[in-house]
Amino acid sequence: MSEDIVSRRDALMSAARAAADGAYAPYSRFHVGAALLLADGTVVTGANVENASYGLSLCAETVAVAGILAQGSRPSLEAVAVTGGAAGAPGQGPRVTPCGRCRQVLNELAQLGGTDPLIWCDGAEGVLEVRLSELLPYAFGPANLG
Ligand SMILES: O=c1ccn([C@H]2C[C@H](O)[C@@H](CO)O2)c(=O)[nH]1
Repeated sequence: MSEDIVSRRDALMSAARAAADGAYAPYSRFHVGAALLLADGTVVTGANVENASYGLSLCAETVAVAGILAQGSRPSLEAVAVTGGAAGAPGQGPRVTPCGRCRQVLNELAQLGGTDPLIWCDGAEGVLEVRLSELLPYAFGPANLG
């Protein structure tokens, strides 16, 4: 891995860990932070937002993607860092990979911008680096709708 990518990874993961501090997760007590790196260098973060009606909870990645698309921009998504854990201790437990729904939501933005973003997944055993296409092969997305 090049120095450049490693430095971007560390900075993006720091942003994700900071974002996890903003999680509203009184039910699971699992605080998730996501940081999305766009082609122009902009970083957009999100945290999970739970709900008393448990099934309505929003994942961190979804919050971040919604924030981007709701602004009207359709940027190229270069990389995503995801972390999670107990309050104040993100990345110190089992590795956190995006849930299935989040993979699909990230794919929407990725296909719009024509990228296959790197996904950095935080955990006590180290950061896993994968491509979105590895997490969601043969993805269905806007391109399938013609
Ligand atoms: O990719 C994921 C997986 C889970 N969560 C949240 C949902 C819920 O609030 C908590 C426990 O599942 O973690 C995310 O934010 N992103």
